[in-house]
Amino acid sequence: MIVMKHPDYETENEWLTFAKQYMDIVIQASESTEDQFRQHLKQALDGIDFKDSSFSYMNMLTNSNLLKRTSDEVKKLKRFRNKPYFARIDFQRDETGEKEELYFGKVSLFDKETQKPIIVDWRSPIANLYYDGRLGDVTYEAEGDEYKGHLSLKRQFIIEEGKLEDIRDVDLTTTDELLQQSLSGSASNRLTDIVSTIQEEQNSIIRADLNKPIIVQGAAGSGKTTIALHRISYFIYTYAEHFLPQQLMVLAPNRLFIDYISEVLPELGVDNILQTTFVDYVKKCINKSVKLKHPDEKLLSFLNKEYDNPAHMQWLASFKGSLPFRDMMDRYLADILQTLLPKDDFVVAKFRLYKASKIKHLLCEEYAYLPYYKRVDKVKRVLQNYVRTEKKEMIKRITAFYDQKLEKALFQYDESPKRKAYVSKALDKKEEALKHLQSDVKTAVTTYIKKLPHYDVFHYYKQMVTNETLVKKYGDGILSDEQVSLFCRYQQQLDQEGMYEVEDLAPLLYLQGKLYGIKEELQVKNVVIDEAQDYSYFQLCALKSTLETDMFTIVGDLAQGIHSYRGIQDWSMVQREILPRATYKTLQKSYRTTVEIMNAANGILKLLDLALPTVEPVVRHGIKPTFKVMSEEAKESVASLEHTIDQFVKEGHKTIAIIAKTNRECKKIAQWFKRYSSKTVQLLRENEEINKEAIVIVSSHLSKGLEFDAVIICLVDEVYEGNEIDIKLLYVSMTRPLHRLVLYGKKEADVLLDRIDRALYD
Ligand SMILES: Nc1ncnc2c1ncn2[C@@H]1O[C@H](COP(=O)(O)OP(=O)(O)OP(=O)(O)O)[C@@H](O)[C@H]1O
Repeated sequence: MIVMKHPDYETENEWLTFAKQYMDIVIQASESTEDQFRQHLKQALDGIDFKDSSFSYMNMLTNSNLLKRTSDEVKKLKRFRNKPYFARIDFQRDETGEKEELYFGKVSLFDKETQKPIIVDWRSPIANLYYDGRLGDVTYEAEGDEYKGHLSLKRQFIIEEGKLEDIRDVDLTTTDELLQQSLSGSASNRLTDIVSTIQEEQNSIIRADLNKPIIVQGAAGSGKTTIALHRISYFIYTYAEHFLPQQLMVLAPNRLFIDYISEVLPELGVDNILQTTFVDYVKKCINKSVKLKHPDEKLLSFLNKEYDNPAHMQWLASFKGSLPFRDMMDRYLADILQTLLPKDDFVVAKFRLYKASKIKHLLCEEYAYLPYYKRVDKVKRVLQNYVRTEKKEMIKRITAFYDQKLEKALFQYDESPKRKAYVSKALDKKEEALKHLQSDVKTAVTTYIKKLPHYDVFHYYKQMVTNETLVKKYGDGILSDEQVSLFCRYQQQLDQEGMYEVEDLAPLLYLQGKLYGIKEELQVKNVVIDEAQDYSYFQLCALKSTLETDMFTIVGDLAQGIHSYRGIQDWSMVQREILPRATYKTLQKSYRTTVEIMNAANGILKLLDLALPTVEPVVRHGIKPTFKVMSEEAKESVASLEHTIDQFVKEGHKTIAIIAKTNRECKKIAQWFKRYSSKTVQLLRENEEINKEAIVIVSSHLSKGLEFDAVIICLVDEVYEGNEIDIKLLYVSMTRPLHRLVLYGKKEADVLLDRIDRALYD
């Protein structure tokens, strides 16, 4: 093996053995009783000795901490036992002059006796030296202090199945070979972690100020999804003592995507994080079933030209996602609050216990930090407590009143039947009043609160959006008369169908948050949003308002904004209007695709006049994208596609996808394969897992976020036109492959190749 030729092979191999054995001992210790542990330890220690290590039997025995590892830590040690670390640096601190050899991995491990690190976690502050530091004089920061020193070695390891397979020293001249090797590999059907090859620009995002929101505009394949997940891992590590993973949520575009990223977080030592979609999250918050049109229905209807008046549809979608619509909701909410203010004083058995004006003060001022109906609950509790404490006093006062009357009667009347009758009547009245008080005490609060209106979120939403008078009132200065009428007619139509669309979810969530609040377990404190370019301003705003936090990690690519009719056009607006504390960062390098594929994709993207920088591919060359003519005959087409696929397989590519423009064409291609081919294909739907063995057939909008070794963009009857959505969908499809791209159409113009430099494809 070539690795053995490395001058430090022996030492490195010994260190690896030592680290693995130390891990074994710690694992064993945690799993056994103390007695078993002593015995196992004796056996395990026979023959282990590293660099005259102070790893002595007695010391190990006395170190009871070893027995107290938490099960989570042990799980991690087991998981990474065969790949304990991936890099080493040699660092001499200016402060002490001491030279430290530090090994970085996904767990941390300390020599219990000397307290020296055996493995340092990649998320620790000093690991910055590995990711950012050049050889020579360097500094790093930890807990606000700066440490200086000299970095004399940066070394990468490839360790497979516990064996040292390669050692690479990174010096000033060599490029990052490990990165090159990792990029030239094959795409699995799941996203993987990249801890050993995180690049400087990516590291700066992972470790950017954790107390501030962050917005990342990153090119296709620049590692946005990957980086967002690594940032979560870094966050959990840094705030382990103050923050539970359950307080963090990842919002992904669909369930297919959640499945695609599912392995990264556990691999990065993070479990128990809520991973969901915006739609599912809002449904949980509202806690009632919502009949929702498919979130992609509008996009597909635009694509299929199903709308009589697409401009109207576009306006409706963008308006419903806009901040002016949020402003209308705010005006409406102010009026709803007025309806919740009681008109009458709170009275129990004729005792006026609380003035209406005082209750109004509670609802509008004192509890203003709470959702409306939580304020009402609070008032209810205040009144109940008040009634309880005032009950004795009220009894006292009623009793005193009647006793006084009785006393008077005793003096006023002599012992006549008249007096008897009067006394008996007064006694009855007293009893009645006390009875009445007892029953009133029980029901007064509920009766009083019940007089306030109590509707669910759907009622409130519908009440406004389907009523022209109200829309006109709240939309004053925002909407023209024509827009009011268009909007109301549209919402009335939806109401008649008993349906909502995805654009309704932001206002519904907003109302839910303002009116009722959400369950505690859904009240996460930190949110990571992937593919955020497809969100609307109102969606982000509703999340922020309902969760009462601005701690968002937002990653997206405006060039892939296929839902831009409702989505974000501009990150600066998000920063200005929604997340003013946010750090803004960009990622321009693409790590996924070859230079040749990226150049062609860039050519397509240039057709749109977006104010985005051109994507720079990390230098990795491959075959140029190729155009092939699609036959008129289904059988012939399948034969040609099969031929291309066979070629891909011959070249060593494992994951292959056919990306069609729409679901309709996907179905058609899948049927063709069923009829004319023996190859296994999978028509990928949103809720399915990707079958590794099959050729995946997926529509362009669903392919967003995914990646494959080789991709065939295939048009049967459809074409990509020069409009914004089509260009973006084609761009998304073209940026999915790692190594190979072939485009099929009746003619080059069908895939817009006639509009780019001829030298960019074959
Ligand atoms: N530093 C790195 N080292 C190795 N691989 C990397 C690195 N950065 C990114 N990659 C790889 O590049 C590919 C693209 O990453 P990812 O899917 O996170 O990008 P993205 O920006 O979310 O892409 P898109 O917007 O196109 O969905 C993945 O295979 C990822 O593993």
